[in-house]
Amino acid sequence: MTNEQVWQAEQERLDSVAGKLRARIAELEPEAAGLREQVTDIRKRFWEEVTVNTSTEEDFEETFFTIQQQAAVLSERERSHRQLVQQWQNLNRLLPSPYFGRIDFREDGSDLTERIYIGVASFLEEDGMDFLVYDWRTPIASMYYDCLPGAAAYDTPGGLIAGTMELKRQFRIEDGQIRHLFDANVTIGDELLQQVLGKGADAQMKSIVATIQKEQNEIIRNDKSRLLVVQGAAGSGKTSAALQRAAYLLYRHRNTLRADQIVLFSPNPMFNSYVSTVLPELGEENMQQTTFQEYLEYWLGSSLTLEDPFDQMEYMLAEQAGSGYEARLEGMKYKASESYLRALGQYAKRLETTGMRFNGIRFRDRDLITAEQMTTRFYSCDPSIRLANRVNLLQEWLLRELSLLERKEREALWVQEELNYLDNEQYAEVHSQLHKERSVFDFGERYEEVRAKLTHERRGDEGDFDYAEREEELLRAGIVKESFKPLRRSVRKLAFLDVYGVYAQLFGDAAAYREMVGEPAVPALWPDICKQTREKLARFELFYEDATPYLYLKELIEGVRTNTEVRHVFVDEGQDYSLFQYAYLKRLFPRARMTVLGDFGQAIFAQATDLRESESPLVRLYGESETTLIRLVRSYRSTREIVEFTKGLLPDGEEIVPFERSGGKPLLMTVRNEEERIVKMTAALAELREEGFATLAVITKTAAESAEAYERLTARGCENLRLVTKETLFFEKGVMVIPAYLAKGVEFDAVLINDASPGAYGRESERKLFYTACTRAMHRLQLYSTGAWTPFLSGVEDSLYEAEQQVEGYPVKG
Ligand SMILES: Nc1ncnc2c1ncn2[C@@H]1O[C@H](COP(=O)(O)OP(=O)(O)OP(=O)(O)O)[C@@H](O)[C@H]1O
Repeated sequence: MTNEQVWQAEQERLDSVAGKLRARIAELEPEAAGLREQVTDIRKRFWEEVTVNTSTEEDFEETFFTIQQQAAVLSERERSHRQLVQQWQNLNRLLPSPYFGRIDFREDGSDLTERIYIGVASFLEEDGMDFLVYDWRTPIASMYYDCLPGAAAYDTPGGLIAGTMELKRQFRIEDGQIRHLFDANVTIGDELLQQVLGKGADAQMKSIVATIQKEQNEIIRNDKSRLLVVQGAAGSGKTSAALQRAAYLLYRHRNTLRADQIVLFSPNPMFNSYVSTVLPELGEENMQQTTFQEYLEYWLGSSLTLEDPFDQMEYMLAEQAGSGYEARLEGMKYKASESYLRALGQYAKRLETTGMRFNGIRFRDRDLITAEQMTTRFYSCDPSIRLANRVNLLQEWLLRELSLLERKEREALWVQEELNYLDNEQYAEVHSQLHKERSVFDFGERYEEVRAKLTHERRGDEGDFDYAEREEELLRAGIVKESFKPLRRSVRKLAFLDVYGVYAQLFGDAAAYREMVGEPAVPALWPDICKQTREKLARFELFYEDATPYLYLKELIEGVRTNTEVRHVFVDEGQDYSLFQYAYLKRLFPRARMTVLGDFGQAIFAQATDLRESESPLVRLYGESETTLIRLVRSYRSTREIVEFTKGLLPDGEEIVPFERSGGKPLLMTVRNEEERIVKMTAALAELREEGFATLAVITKTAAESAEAYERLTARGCENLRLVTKETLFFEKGVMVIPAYLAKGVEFDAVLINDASPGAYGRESERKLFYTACTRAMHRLQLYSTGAWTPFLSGVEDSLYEAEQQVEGYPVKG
């Protein structure tokens, strides 16, 4: 067949499928509407159908069963309606572009070649037997991503099916018309991928379903390991693969897995909004999305003020000259380490024999139960009882003690005084209580009378209901009960545990610390670390690096919190989490599989965890046999020129492979002063817009630098600027002025690095931040400096960039 004939035949098939789709949509519409009406109708008539009669036990039973029956009918109709609506939505999603791929596959031993068209949902012939379109997540469709024409095979629940792939075709279909058609033979999807990647950045991440690469497919379909770690270069599609994976899991386990049983931990709230449309686009409900900080705030935020990772980062970037900087850095590293994790475990063990601290219970300026009493009680327990169980026992004891004390308290003088100040409402309450008691009393009296008559037994002394005495008793009890309520509540909330003190006492003398945690050594600069931590705690504040260890220890004492509902946890930008955070997540979600995606080349936080090797602490946490490690080295986001440039910024960047897509070389712009920087940038932004780029970013190192650049650019008349801060919730098109650490995970058509001087990016610890900033660019990258350049550029060959020198005498490279 000539190319033209092929094209024509495919368009004919497409037209026929589109016709069937339209017919099915038309067919389903009234059905779906009909069911909806039925559901509304049943809801409305729900109580009409049920005669509520509870006079006898049988009537009651009958009523109960009718209600149950009606509810079952309703829920069945609702389920059918939901399914129908979903089917209808899937068909509508398919209509403009029913499929993006086709493979012709002949199974070994058969002479029939099956044509398999692949799209975002399945669509069957009327007979329900033949697939007109296969969902991309079906086992057979995996060959589209994994194999080239020739020998091919795919996995099914029943085993491997092998055969020959005779054709592999890709389509780009828009509004029911084939726009492009390629027969692939070498690399999967190169042409189509070229086209997709050449497009502009969006305010929302896109699904990559039509062009998933083989190594990404492995991530998406991995269903074996408890821990899946993906170490991938910037722009290698980690986030994309993660989202596709969620969609795959929801399809593969559709009868057992719900979207709310998958949780994604994102680097910041803006990223949440950036990725939130991918799953709905694929016809799935969104998973739960959160940030670790949100979680910490939830559990600790009411009693302590928490530093967030961005403030910690700002401190690291801006306070370098300040006293105590080195100690803080040492502290950050130590508090994220395996040693500290082990130390806290040991410490909790030791608390079983000594060292626990309690908050005494005070009432009206008196000690009701002292901390010493609690300590004595706590350590008089059987030594084999675990810490958290002991806490439970102590709590029960305290509640019992409070009951006793409460009873005694009724005779106290202050209660007598309060009696005189009661308001009408309190009296009314007591009276209604008394009436109730009175009727019980009267009923008892009557019962006794009847019993005496029937049994001819003499009844005992008649009772006497003393109203006044009972009234005072009740009033006193009520007063004391009310004032003891907060005490009970605080005991229930475990406020008698002085977790704060238990944590704070760690930061004292080095010898004491070693003894408490059973570790032979303390980290360098320990006295300064202690001083800083204690000063912070004294203000009821916690450093970011202390927050997770604190919560971890709190739970070792109070009892571990777990969520057994969640089945999959995804951690994006996984290199930025400490081992503590992983240990915590593992404990919190005991039934979940973990998917961790990260890039050690972008590890900008001090608590970073190396994900690269099998000896990574994260792998140790789960054990090697429970772990799969996948590396992605091909970078899709940026043009070849940008990737070649940025890989020179990392010491081990050689292994990053650019995808063959061309654009201009990165541009280094030397300017004379601030004024000139702003003039040049304003002009560059306008030019880039002229070129058709819609999503642009001026990336700075710190928040303060962003605010300043924003002010200056705005004053210069630059329009549509948006200053991004850690509070920003939505990603939008236009020009963003954004600190590098907030630009993690997102991308822009063009990036302008506001200041690439050694002053901004000079210390080794800033290398990865600089790399992260530069790798946000898809098509264009420009760097600005008033003079010398960051030393990180010394690893980049001169031929990989262009330099525009504005001033005589300024060197291009520093
Ligand atoms: N198979 C693919 N087909 C089409 N586009 C892809 C593919 N893989 C990745 N991309 C595109 O490459 C860009 C980078 O992808 P993504 O953000 O998922 O990478 P990442 O590894 O998470 O990056 P980073 O670590 O820098 O945040 C996105 O625009 C994404 O759509």
